[in-house]
Amino acid sequence: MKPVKVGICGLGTVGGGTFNVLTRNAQDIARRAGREIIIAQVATRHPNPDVDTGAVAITADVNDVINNPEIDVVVELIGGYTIAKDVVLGAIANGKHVVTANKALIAVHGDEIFAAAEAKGVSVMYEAAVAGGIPIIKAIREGLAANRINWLAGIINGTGNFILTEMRDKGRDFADVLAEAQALGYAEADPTFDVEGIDAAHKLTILSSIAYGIPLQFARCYTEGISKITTDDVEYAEELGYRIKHLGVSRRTEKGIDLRVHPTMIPVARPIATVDGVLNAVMVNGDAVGDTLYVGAGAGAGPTASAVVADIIDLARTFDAPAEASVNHLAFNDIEDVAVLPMEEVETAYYLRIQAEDKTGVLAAVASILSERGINIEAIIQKEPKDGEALAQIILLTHVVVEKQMNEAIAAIEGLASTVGDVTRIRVEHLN
Ligand SMILES: NC(=O)c1ccc[n+]([C@@H]2O[C@H](COP(=O)([O-])OP(=O)(O)OC[C@H]3O[C@@H](n4cnc5c(N)ncnc54)[C@H](O)[C@@H]3O)[C@@H](O)[C@H]2O)c1
Ligand SMILES: N[C@@H](CCO)C(=O)O
Ligand code: NA
Repeated sequence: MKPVKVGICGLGTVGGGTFNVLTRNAQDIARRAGREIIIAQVATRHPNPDVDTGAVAITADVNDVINNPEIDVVVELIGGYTIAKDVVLGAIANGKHVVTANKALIAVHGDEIFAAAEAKGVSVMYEAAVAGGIPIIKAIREGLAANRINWLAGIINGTGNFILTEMRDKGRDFADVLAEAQALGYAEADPTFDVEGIDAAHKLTILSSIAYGIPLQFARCYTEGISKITTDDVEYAEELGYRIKHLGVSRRTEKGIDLRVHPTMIPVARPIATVDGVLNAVMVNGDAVGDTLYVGAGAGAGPTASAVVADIIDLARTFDAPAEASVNHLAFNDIEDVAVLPMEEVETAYYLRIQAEDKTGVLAAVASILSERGINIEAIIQKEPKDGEALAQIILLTHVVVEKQMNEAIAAIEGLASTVGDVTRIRVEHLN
């Protein structure tokens, strides 16, 4: 059978990994795809010392790849919204299939890209864009296709999980661990995308579209980062039987779809709570299947390449199929425009940490603010001031409440004369 010819744009962490996996496993890949997959050309701005490109043609100009008549599949591994978007749309316009790892591009410009692909009868594949090496897109769109998905929740940023794990286990400094994640090739070009939850929000946007058949709505995803988590909160969470993870949560409710990324306390007894380091994990609950959990490396050259190459193989397998057989990009034929819930209407439980003067009466005042708003307390710990500190800490766990009510309660607590500074709030999810 005629080989499939691939052009790779970007030869960094993921591009280099993709080149190496395609080369190293060429024989098995050909057996699986039913035909050879050949790298015809690579476009890159920088050479990659981990890759021996041998006789493969290298160019600095992506247009050489997009316009190369020999190339069937363009693999976009540059990143960002500018050149990457031109590469993807240019390849589609030239009738080429596209494989990308670029979640930012899909989450923000997916509608335009998929419409262009459908008009041309080509496919755009993006398994590597969400949770790296975990085949989560395939799992939801194919393996769970029978289900009405009720909710999903995931640790979907490897850099952030690596930082939280190293801080908790080794007491390491935030900036120091972030620098290591960058050196290991895990972080985004702009690492604030990782630590502020933007990258996770891109991925959650994509997962939610596939799970519920709703439009890509990145702009409506609530996003909160991990940079304000303190070692005190990590310690108190553990004392209460919880672990703090940076979680993307999406839930189908009667009022709309809940779509949010924030630090989250999860009971340590939940398997997802023990997923550490650069590993990612996604829990998906379907009405027929119940809970399912997917775990694997969420970033890095090999794991991400594993997903990129799987997409190329999928394309190669159906290469002679008619154009109408191109993938249904968001997994549903009818996209239903279900509203995304504003954060104020989301219902969740909370951990609160309140700093207070070490006087009697504070606890009673806090408790009455909560009870006046119908907020039930599940657990409470009072910590006397540590050596050299003047303030005591009150740590509370609440039952589930509407966020708006909690906002009001927090404002009232902060307004008490005996409390000091901002109240720390971490949302709590029991994932059941
Ligand atoms: N690193 C990971 O673990 C990981 C995992 C999943 C998805 N991703 C996504 O994969 C994409 C690539 O990430 P990366 O970590 O490999 O980035 P990287 O910075 O390591 O590599 C980018 C590559 O693009 C090349 N490049 C930049 N501008 C170019 C241009 N104008 N023309 C040709 N080449 C150009 C660079 O020379 C480099 O080889 C991004 O969308 C990222 O979000 C990365
Ligand atoms: N920067 C991303 C890469 C994988 O998408 C992460 O750390 O998860
Ligand atoms: Na994946």
